[in-house]
Amino acid sequence: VKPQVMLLATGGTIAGAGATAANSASYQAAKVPVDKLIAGVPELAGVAQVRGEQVFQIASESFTNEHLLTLGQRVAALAVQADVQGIVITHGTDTLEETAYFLHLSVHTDKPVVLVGSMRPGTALSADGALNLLNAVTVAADASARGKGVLVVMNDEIHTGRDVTKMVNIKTEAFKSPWGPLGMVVEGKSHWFRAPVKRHTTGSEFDITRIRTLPRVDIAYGHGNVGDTAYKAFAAAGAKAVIHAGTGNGSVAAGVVPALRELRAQGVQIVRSARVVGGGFVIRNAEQPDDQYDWVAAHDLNPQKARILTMLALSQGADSKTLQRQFMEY
Ligand SMILES: NC(=O)CC[C@H](N)C(=O)O
Repeated sequence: VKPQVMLLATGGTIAGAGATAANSASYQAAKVPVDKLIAGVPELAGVAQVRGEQVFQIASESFTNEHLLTLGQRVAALAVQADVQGIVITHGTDTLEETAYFLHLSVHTDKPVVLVGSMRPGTALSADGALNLLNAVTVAADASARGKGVLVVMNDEIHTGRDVTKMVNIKTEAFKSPWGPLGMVVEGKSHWFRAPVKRHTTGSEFDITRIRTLPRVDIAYGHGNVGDTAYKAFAAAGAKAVIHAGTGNGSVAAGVVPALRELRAQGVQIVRSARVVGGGFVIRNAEQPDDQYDWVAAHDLNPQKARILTMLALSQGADSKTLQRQFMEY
């Protein structure tokens, strides 16, 4: 008998539809229901017994913290079921990396959890969703994927949900990991080359089944001629932390430093990340005296992933020391 894989559908381009086959970029996301997605790829039956569930039908730029919590709790509930060997989540690609990292940090399971999307709607010429879906189910049904955390399968590559980021839009080779993919999936077989070393899933101190709400954490973007307006406004709106999407090494403009010190004194956590797309790397006390200012360095996590980790950390009352430790461990 084939392994049983649950397919949780949330929308995105993989469920998108355009007016003509030439519409590879102009189309509506989140149109096709999960049963049709499954029926559209009969080859799935050769890999697994796939059951579908429509969790949401949205474009992923509209994902909220509520969506993360709802999806996470559903994944955790399914993961303890004996009749589920793996879980696939179809998702819009825009914030797929955020959801993947959130689940990677907070769902305590060894079972494969695989996120997948597409860059072209199923109605387009050379649509990529069908093969991406088959590949994702292949990995989710594969015992060799167990214990590797939450995975993202796109464009024949298997990535860890921690590292992967959407680096390119329009192209089908949209997702890259700064430290490289974990493996490839080709013609129904997974090929592994590395495994994640950071804490995740069963080794994580975060547990989705215990989290009821997530605190507000915002991201402010560094650039030439930047001011401190956004940082202050986020804090005034209730942000418990502000992620600084800093230039270069997470550097902070001289004119912004006083506001960030003031916000920290008021209790807002300040996390220095980097806006560089090829893989930022922020080192504590390089560029800015983090020890003196009590700021946190995001290490290699991009701003949007830094937001996810910070929300989970603050949901269980982390102080700045704990938060910094978590940035090094996860
Ligand atoms: N390629 C995509 O999935 C992008 C579609 C849409 N913006 C989303 O993220 O859901």
